Amino acid sequence: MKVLVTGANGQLGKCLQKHSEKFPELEFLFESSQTLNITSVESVGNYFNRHQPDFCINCAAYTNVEAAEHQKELAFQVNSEAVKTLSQSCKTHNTKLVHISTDYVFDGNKLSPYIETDTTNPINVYGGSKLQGEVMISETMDHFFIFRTSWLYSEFGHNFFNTILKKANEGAELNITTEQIGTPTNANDLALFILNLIKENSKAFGLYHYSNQGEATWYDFARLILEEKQLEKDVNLKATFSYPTKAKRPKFSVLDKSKVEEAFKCKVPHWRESLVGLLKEVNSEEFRS
Ligand SMILES: NC(=O)C1=CN([C@@H]2O[C@H](COP(=O)(O)OP(=O)(O)OC[C@H]3O[C@@H](n4cnc5c(N)ncnc54)[C@H](OP(=O)(O)O)[C@@H]3O)[C@@H](O)[C@H]2O)C=CC1
Ligand SMILES: Cc1cn([C@H]2C[C@H](O)[C@@H](COP(=O)(O)OP(=O)(O)O[C@H]3O[C@@H](C)C(=O)[C@@H](O)[C@H]3O)O2)c(=O)[nH]c1=O
Repeated sequence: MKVLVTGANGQLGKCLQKHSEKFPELEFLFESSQTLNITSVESVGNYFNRHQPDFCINCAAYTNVEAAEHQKELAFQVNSEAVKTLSQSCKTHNTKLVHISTDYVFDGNKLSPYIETDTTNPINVYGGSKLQGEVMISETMDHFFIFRTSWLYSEFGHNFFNTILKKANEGAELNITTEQIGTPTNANDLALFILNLIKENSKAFGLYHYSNQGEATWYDFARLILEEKQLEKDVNLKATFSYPTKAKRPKFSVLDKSKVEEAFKCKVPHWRESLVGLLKEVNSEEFRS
């Protein structure tokens, strides 16, 4: 089976590249923003005509939540218009689409985990553009999987986990917000889950929530990183209720995973276990190098 990965040099794309070696039965086409710009209708059309992939995992996205507030057009171009283009090519070539969306499609006013049928109401531009991308897919095609995830982190790229480690190593004081409750999600878990569903050639199409289990504030997340790295005594970590930002963020965005666990007969890992596992892996890599 031929699997196209767009945005392959981003965080999730790199996790997919890392784990792809465990799936020798799949043939991968990893394309970065340089080799396949999904906003170019012509490039996407030509690419699909030439390669005819069986699956397309769309990891390409505009993900800068703060900058999206003043780059609305660009955010919608990448997260919505280009997703429509991809869906149309997928439909034409009978390619199954795996697309990633976000907890930021919700306004955060709920007090219990969000299920897939809960009303969406994005409160920032990024969330609005991602919701519009979901709509483009469901209006265009049937053979799609949309996974809404949250607070992705990994050893790759720019994310909260790497920011905390970097700031801690610089000995910076850390003021971290307790205003949001959500779930940090190890992008390696999501990557492995997606690769397994492709290997199984799953036909359980639809919209799902996939984040790690449990809930946390960004402060809880930072604290566990520092504790596990035994840096908590060296770094001045302070909880702050309000950390001023341009974009509004949902105060509560925990996702309910019942649907995904039932449909794919899988057990989603808890965020704490997954974080501890990744830190052990990263530490042993550091030790080897
Ligand atoms: N990060 C998170 O916390 C969360 C992410 N998500 C979703 O998960 C998905 C993966 O996110 P993540 O890997 O973290 O994001 P990244 O920002 O790490 O990666 C996105 C990638 O998309 C590429 N890209 C941007 N524009 C285009 C374009 N026009 N054509 C092709 N590629 C493009 C970027 O390339 P370049 O850098 O060269 O522009 C980058 O490599 C996204 O859909 C995101 O919305 C959902 C919830 C949480
Ligand atoms: C760097 C930093 C951030 N914060 C706050 C700001 C914000 O409320 C929260 C997280 O900040 P970040 O900028 O890392 O994360 P943010 O851009 O909000 O992350 C989001 O990205 C998109 C792509 C998603 O889809 C979401 O699921 C979510 O992961 O932590 C602090 O409190 N202290 C700090 O030192």
